[in-house]
Amino acid sequence: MENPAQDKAFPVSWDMFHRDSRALAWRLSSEGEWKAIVCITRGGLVPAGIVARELGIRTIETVCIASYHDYDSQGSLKVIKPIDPKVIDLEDGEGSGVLVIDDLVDTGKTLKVVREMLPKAHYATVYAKPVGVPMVDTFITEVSQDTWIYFPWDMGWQFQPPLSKETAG
Ligand SMILES: O=P(O)(O)OC[C@H]1O[C@H](OP(=O)(O)OP(=O)(O)O)[C@H](O)[C@@H]1O
Ligand SMILES: O=c1[nH]c(=O)c2nc[nH]c2[nH]1
Ligand SMILES: [Mg+2]
Repeated sequence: MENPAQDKAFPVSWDMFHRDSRALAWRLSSEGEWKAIVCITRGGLVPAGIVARELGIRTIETVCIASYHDYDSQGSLKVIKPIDPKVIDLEDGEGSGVLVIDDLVDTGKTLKVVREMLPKAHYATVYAKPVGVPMVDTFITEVSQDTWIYFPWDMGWQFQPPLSKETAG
């Protein structure tokens, strides 16, 4: 949910998201041999699909987390579905060789919860805000903390009034 303290807007189109997710895949391709992807639902589902396609990864797992919002700011986090032990146990039981993907890191609270499950995994997001940067290993674009990122799956077409007060039409 939009936060009133994040009054700048960073709208992202499908094309832009696809291009940025491919850029993330490109960067990750030289950072390791990935055995599996764990995507953080729901926002991580879309970039995880794009990265999996680019890198030829076919083992894709979810960790399902819901945040409860209080007055438009992030409240407590609840793990609705944990990571399958088969994925955790792929190598050392701590996530080596596993790529964890989300659409963005903001405060870093979501990644912190998942890092406790897979401390040695590699954490990647498409976008990052400064407070969350220490929690992520690879990201593509940084936006300021007072910016709200608008993802294409949350948006729809709408009439835009002109900048001048003149009535359009
Ligand atoms: O760094 P943080 O402050 O934890 O915020 C980042 C998280 O917030 C959003 O998910 P959200 O909980 O809104 O759920 P969704 O992915 O289901 O939309 C986003 O997709 C990240 O997962
Ligand atoms: O769509 C979103 N945009 C954001 O900037 C954000 N920050 C936390 N959660 C978010 N969700
Ligand atoms: Mg999310």
